[in-house]
Amino acid sequence: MAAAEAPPTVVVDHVDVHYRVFGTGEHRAAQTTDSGRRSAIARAGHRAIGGGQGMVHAVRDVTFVAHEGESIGLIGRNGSGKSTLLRAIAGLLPPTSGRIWVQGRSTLLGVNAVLMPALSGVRNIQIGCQALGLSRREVTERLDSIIEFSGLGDAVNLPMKSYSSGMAARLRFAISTAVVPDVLVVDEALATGDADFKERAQERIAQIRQEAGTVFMVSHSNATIRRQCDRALWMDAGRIRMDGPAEEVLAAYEEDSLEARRARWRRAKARAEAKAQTAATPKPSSEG
Ligand SMILES: Nc1ncnc2c1ncn2[C@@H]1O[C@H](COP(=O)(O)OP(=O)(O)OP(=O)(O)O)[C@@H](O)[C@H]1O
Repeated sequence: MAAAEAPPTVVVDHVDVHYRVFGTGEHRAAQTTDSGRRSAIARAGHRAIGGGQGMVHAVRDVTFVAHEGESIGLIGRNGSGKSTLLRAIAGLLPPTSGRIWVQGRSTLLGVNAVLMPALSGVRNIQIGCQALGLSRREVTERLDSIIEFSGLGDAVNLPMKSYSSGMAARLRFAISTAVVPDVLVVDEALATGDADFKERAQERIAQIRQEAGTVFMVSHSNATIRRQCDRALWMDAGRIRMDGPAEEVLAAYEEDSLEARRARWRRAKARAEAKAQTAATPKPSSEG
């Protein structure tokens, strides 16, 4: 069955997300540059609303439907709204307007796992899995395989506060994927952990896809998106600029990034040439 014919798992319907930020009056001044152009901060969707407060319009009128078995990569420049959209899909951030409908349970990798630094890895697995809805018996039955998947070995009996960030990431991943979620949301989490764990994590994601879940993934690595995703959404200043097969969207995004680099290079060259010309122009003599 083609993905688009599979049952829908996530419907995002004209969604906007704003953040309210608290700052100083400097924020208003930052809206335009000396040359009168809109500043980077304004382009990123920041708007002063007075009283030292501002609003960031992080996601703008986003609409799409995801289906069972799809693996969707979110790509785009820094601050384009990828993480915000994922957090909204995972139910951690309410949209300011529009609606998000999710079939079943969505899990944001690593965040839904309730981890307590003073407790051992084993206790955290027990508590985390119960928070995900497993019964005590189910946790006991799965404990060995979760520990085995985490690859922590004997360290699983040590308090979590003694773990490195990579070890904690392994534990979070092992807990949050112990129960196959209907919708798994991965935010660059695979960037943590060593090569061996990354490989195991990728296998696990592939397995979740086969078990008919839907995977959303944010990554700045185009190679990761190519390997893991069949569809991509390109976010640009809070909007979806392109939605389609991963390869096509990545090709367009890469071409755009290359063009942006070329434009930057042309501007830098023009500036350098103008500076050189000014330096070469003889100054008018003060004698007379
Ligand atoms: N907690 C927050 N409070 C206020 N503004 C926020 C918050 N989180 C994100 N933003 C703003 O929302 C916009 C979108 O940010 P978001 O993190 O969703 O982008 P992103 O595409 O995931 O960026 P990156 O690639 O750098 O991770 C940015 O302008 C950012 O400054």
